[in-house]
Amino acid sequence: MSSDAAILPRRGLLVILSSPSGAGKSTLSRRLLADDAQVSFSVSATTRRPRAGEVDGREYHFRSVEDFRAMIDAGGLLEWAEVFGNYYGTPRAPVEAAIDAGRDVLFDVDWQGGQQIRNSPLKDAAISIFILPPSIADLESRLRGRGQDSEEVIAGRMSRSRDEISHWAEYDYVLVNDDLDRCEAELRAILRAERLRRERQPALMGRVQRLNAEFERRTRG
Ligand SMILES: Nc1nc2c(ncn2[C@@H]2O[C@H](COP(=O)(O)OP(=O)(O)O)[C@@H](O)[C@H]2O)c(=O)[nH]1
Ligand SMILES: Nc1ncnc2c1ncn2[C@@H]1O[C@H](COP(=O)(O)OP(=O)(O)O)[C@@H](O)[C@H]1O
Repeated sequence: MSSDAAILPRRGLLVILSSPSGAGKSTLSRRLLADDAQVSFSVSATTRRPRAGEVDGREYHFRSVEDFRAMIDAGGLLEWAEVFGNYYGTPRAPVEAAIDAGRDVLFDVDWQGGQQIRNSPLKDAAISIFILPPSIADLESRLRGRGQDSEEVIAGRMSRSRDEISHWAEYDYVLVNDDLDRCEAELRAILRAERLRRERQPALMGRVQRLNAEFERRTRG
């Protein structure tokens, strides 16, 4: 890290990932988080029940409806929505702390959450990525293959998928998750490029000033 970067940390990005259920958001997020130390995951609060293997505070903060409503009333959520008959929402404080410290934050949220983050005061730091499944048949077999949901729940998720996909054009980027490795590589490429945007490199101004000073010295000398 250059001395400029140490003095002027960049502000972190808000990386919004949405897709129909089963298209691969969680899998892609896990892969990215496993080895990109600049990214952290926004752990949402939800009123849905934990699935086998899910840990409170890791995948979600599992809360009662009363506790969730109290968070809304206290202004503690950056966004929230009702999905599949349960509430889901993003705790505000950890997101603000992370991006102020120059860390990117990954959000696994539905289209309603994506819209609210894009309309929030943090919108300038937000990029959004929509993940499409290769086919509806693949989507269904992935949901079944995950082995977490009853047939009734799978049918509910499938019927909501069409609605979720109808929002694809609101996103900055759209990826098709057919080959997982390729899709992961594309996701990393988006992040690398977005971090390099001029307005996201606060140290650039000082660097250009030094280049200009060098020109001056050469002209004089
Ligand atoms: N708006 C919003 N949606 C969320 C949040 N957390 C999760 N979701 C969305 O809620 C939906 C259901 O999530 P989940 O029950 O984990 O099912 P899965 O996506 O099939 O694993 C998905 O579309 C998630 O992206 C949140 O904090 N806010
Ligand atoms: N490219 C892919 N090819 C085949 N299976 C995949 C691919 N991406 C994800 N999966 C599998 O599909 C299932 C659903 O993925 P998941 O990440 O849980 O989706 P989401 O978080 O979008 O609901 C999981 O069992 C996962 O291992």
